[in-house]
Amino acid sequence: MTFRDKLEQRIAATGSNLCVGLDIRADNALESTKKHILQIIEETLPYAAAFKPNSAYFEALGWRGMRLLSMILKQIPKEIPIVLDVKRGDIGETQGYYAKAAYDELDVDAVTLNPYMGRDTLEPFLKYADKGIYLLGVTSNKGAADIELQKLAGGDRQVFEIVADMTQASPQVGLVIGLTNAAQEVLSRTPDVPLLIPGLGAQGGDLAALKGAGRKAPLLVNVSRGILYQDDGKTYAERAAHWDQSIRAALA
Ligand SMILES: O=c1ccn([C@@H]2O[C@H](COP(=O)(O)O)[C@@H](O)[C@H]2O)c(=O)[nH]1
Repeated sequence: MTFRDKLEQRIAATGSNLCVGLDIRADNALESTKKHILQIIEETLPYAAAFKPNSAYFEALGWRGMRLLSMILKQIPKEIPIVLDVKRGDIGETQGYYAKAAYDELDVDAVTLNPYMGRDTLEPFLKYADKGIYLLGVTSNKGAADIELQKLAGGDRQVFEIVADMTQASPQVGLVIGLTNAAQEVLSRTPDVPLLIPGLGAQGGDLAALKGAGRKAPLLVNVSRGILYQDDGKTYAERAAHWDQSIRAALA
């Protein structure tokens, strides 16, 4: 089954478009960290269309962190897609090894990639035809304005639209569009492209940006700190339910 089929099936089964970000801020107490992440997964999985661990939080713990990542990924039920946020971008030879790490070793369903070095850098990942890719399109940070949203010389096209064109390589290729920068026009220019939308919760993105953005392709809205780290006395399940409901209301 392709990534896109798996994601569409999960969204249809749950009615949820929430992607639960597994960005754990851990010390070296890896046994308690493992229990903590497994609790988050168990509590939030009824609301999760997908899970998205960001590799940085595990790499920061050294080889034990990578082992931890591998162990927790195995505990996620097979019907829930896993997007590994790694934002890789290098020459093809090296990308082949990044692809092997993500798809053969960690067995994730999709990854995020940095498209800045061009189309050939996607090829090693595209060889895994059933797996998914999200290219950085318009990211959620202020610096999106520095390059991604710049106008191309002699026209109205913006730099991220070159990246959007690269998604034509396969239906498994989507875009990262930050909610904080997700203007209606950006969304309406990419109706057939799967989107991964970070920026809700801690980054203050407004779900109103998704209103009326008619989409044919699956959409995921990620929340990490807004579920894992909130001083509100609520459980992970309650926070995930809240974001799930908010996203449904915005997309209705
Ligand atoms: O444009 C982007 C691309 C990726 N991210 C990642 O998403 C999560 C967001 O975490 P929050 O705690 O919900 O802010 C994190 O892993 C980022 O590295 C992004 O925020 N923006």
